[in-house]
Amino acid sequence: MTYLIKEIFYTLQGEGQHAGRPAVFCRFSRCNLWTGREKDRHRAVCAFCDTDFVGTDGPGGGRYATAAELAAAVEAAWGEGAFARRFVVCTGGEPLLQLDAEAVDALHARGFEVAVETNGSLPPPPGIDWLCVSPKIGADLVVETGDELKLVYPQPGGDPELFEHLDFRSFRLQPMDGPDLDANTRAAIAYCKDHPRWQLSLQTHKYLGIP
Ligand SMILES: C[S@@+](CC[C@H](N)C(=O)[O-])C[C@H]1O[C@@H](n2cnc3c(N)ncnc32)[C@H](O)[C@@H]1O
Ligand SMILES: Nc1nc2[nH]cc(C(=O)O)c2c(=O)[nH]1
Ligand code: SF4
Ligand SMILES: [Mg+2]
Repeated sequence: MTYLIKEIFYTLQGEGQHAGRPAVFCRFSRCNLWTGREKDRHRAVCAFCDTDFVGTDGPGGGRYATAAELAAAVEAAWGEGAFARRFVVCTGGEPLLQLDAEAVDALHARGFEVAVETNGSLPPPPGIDWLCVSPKIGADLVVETGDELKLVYPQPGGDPELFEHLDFRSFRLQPMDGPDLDANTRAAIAYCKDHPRWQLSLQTHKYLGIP
């Protein structure tokens, strides 16, 4: 299996329950809900994406021929520090187009806990330690169980109540970034206060000015 990777970088997880935790981000190229090209955004299933996942030209990006080579690149990004608490977040793009059990095993073999950020429209491989699902209205949701359900809010047709029956340990609303971020943040705060099983997820890396 060859893996197309946009970029690999070391930072803090900015979002969700693990916000603040040091992590290597492994951003897979390509998504099944948008080409990633601006000219196609208006007709994409997911049209609010905040991420460039096209190609393999970022730092640490490239075409990795084996799971072992990919895991070695993730380890190199973590650096020489302590072995304990190694943490990798597989994101994209849509990582589940490419992430397979072999890659998860290779990351485990190098001591990493493996987290995944997915749109939930594709089945995950076994072995993932932390599965964060962020459903997109208009896409099939096939992943109905996981650790964190992180709904970008608001989405037309995406009332949070639609997701409350699913099997997740934590339910989060993440304000949609874009021209209406301030209003969306206010609305998410109000919704959480009225529906306390939902917690706010902020994209703290954007406030901190880190990747
Ligand atoms: C870029 S996506 C990549 C992973 C996967 N394709 C997904 O959608 O979950 C990473 C996270 O950013 C969220 N996200 C994308 N665009 C956003 C935006 N404009 N505002 C807030 N969150 C956004 C996604 O919902 C997801 O939780
Ligand atoms: N710091 C940081 N945290 C993140 N959490 C999820 C991200 C993503 O793009 O998937 C992301 C990201 O791009 N940067
Ligand atoms: S599903 Fe994820 S990567 Fe794909 S366009 Fe939407 S937010 Fe971006
Ligand atoms: Mg991001």
